[in-house]
Amino acid sequence: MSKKIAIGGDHAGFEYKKTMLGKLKELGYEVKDFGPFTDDSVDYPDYVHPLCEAVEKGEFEQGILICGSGNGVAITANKHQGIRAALCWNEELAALARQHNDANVIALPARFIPYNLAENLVNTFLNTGFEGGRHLNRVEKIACR
Ligand SMILES: O=C(CO)[C@H](O)[C@H](O)[C@H](O)COP(=O)(O)O
Repeated sequence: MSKKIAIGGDHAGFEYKKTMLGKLKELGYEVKDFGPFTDDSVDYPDYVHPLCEAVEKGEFEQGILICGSGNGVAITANKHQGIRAALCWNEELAALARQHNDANVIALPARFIPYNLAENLVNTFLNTGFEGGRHLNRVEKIACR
């Protein structure tokens, strides 16, 4: 069964999201695009919240959020108790987000990294496992008391 992935963001990430969607489907992932569906200026929370709710429910294993700096989508996503969103701009960060933080959403800064790097970060993120052990103790303490 192919891994189910949710992808979304805002207008600043629209072009990267469009290209990445096609690539992920080519790779055999089951992908749902939470929008936006044009590059018209939008408010990223309108797209981040529905995606994160679906990931929290377990409808998707992981999420990809793309905006201009990555900050807006990451800040919004991390308002969700069941979401651990990591802003990544190099491959080591994308790997560590999975290995140490068990991140289930990657946030990408479309205006600060080239598309090919963004694609590589997603590939790393989707194909790196959580190390558990000492990291599990920490991750379990993240949820607000
Ligand atoms: O939240 C952000 C900034 O940290 C995102 O990068 C948005 O994409 C950005 O704010 C959009 O800016 P714009 O001038 O409205 O295109």
